[in-house]
Amino acid sequence: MNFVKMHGLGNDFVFLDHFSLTPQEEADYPKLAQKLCHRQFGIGGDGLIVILPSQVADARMRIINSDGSEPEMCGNGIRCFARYVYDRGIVSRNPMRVETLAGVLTLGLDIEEGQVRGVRVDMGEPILKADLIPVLGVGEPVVGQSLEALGKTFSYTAVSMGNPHCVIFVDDYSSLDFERLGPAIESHPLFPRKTNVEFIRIDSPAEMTMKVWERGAGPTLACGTGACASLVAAVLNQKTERTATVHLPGGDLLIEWGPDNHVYMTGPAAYVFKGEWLES
Ligand SMILES: N[C@@H](CCC[C@H](N)C(=O)O)C(=O)O
Repeated sequence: MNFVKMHGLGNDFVFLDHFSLTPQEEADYPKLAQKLCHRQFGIGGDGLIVILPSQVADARMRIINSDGSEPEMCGNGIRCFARYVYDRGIVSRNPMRVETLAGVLTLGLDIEEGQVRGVRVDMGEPILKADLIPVLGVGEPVVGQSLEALGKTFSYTAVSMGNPHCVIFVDDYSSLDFERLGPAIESHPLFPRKTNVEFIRIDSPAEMTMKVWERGAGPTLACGTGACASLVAAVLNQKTERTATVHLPGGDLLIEWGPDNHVYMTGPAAYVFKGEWLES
């Protein structure tokens, strides 16, 4: 089975074309994702991304987290997806439309001398209705609510970008027990479908720093949907302007919450290597 490994700011993915899969492998994406994404026994990745044809858009993306769960969307993954399908001539339209479990999204490729330099994604409207996020918190939007974890109380804001996010603002990271808080909040009873967790430090009205614990993947170097959710949460908490640079461990994303209520994410998409998976 041939694969390509790509990353968006160090958030890394194994890419497979569904044509290269046997019907049995297609039927068991969760098992395949767990095997391929394993850091020691596999290729290594935060997720598996499968390229499929679409009836309603130019192509369809499925993303499976490294633990085998299937999320609705992946911001870094969809930028890599756009570069992959464009470079291989699977989709030649620019902008292109990609079907995901969170709906059809439009992506614009920044091409210079035939090379994809970056991708701007229309991530759609943020979802702020509690039952759609879903979150059992009070109020709508769920802004600055209290959450108990590991014996401490945190103020959180819940936003969905197709997938759920719990955004917590911190003054600094030195006293943050990230490795224990991440999994505790990911599986918190307030979030019936679990959640991604973002710890955000505001640096200025146009800049923030983010540390992320992803649902189904743990700590990652970047999360595109998380950066979008965090910008929306920062605006709702009157902490930043509607356009900001989000500094992640793997690099920067530019996030804009436009007057049309759509969130736009701009960032890179990089190749790592290609290979053949040998069944042992
Ligand atoms: N890394 C992604 C998000 C991937 C899905 C997430 N782990 C979830 O389960 O919702 C991104 O860049 O958005």
